[in-house]
Amino acid sequence: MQGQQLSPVSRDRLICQMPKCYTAESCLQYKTHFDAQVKSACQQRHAGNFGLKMSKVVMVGDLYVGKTSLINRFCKNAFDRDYKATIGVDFEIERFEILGIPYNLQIWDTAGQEKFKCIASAYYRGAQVIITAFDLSDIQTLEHTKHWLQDALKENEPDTCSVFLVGTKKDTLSEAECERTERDALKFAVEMKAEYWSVSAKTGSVAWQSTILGYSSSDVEVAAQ
Ligand SMILES: Nc1nc2c(ncn2[C@@H]2O[C@H](COP(=O)(O)OP(=O)(O)OP(=O)(O)O)[C@@H](O)[C@H]2O)c(=O)[nH]1
Repeated sequence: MQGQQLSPVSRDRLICQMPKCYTAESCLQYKTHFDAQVKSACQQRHAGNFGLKMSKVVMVGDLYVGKTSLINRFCKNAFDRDYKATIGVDFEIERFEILGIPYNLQIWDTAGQEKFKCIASAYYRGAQVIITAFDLSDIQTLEHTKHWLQDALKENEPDTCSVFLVGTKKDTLSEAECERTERDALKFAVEMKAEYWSVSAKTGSVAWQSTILGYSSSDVEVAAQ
């Protein structure tokens, strides 16, 4: 709307460092700092082609694995115990600043139910990021992630998408069970050329801290980009 002022971007959406990975075994990038040339261009507000303006993220995976819940935790810091199936697609836009340059993340939530697949797949095109989600407590949903990824990649140009494999509902497993499933998931991630994460939308930021690596919740949130 003309003349409408946007509220400032919230503090946890100001990105000044490269996000850390969940585990080095399956990581898409190992840099810890932005390129000096990019940093200086952004600081001087002469970002030109350097600055990212917008990215489209598409979240895919079986029904009930927790795609909507993950997006709600990330965008609204909320969790709903009740299941409401996504009909077709839904989307959220999150505003960020990367090195002071405004950046929008467009997150598309797609339905996992077979009957909505043809509606949802119409929105796969133009994705920069594909998140394939599975339920850590249901190994079959991990096995299906390769098909979901194939379908999403078919609609996009080769090598244009960053892929994430995300295990959900971490709170429902013991640490030992989680580690066992993670070992399997890491093999999938390597084959899918995906970065791996385990998360819980229920427990949110505190329980998302990786005890092994000591990463903070904000790292998890940034990496969900
Ligand atoms: N315990 C626990 N339950 C979760 C978690 N994430 C999601 N759930 C529950 O799992 C159910 C399904 O979650 P949704 O987010 O609706 O699943 P979805 O993948 O979006 O499902 P579709 O829209 O049908 O594709 C809901 O009852 C959620 O409350 C989690 O981290 N922990």
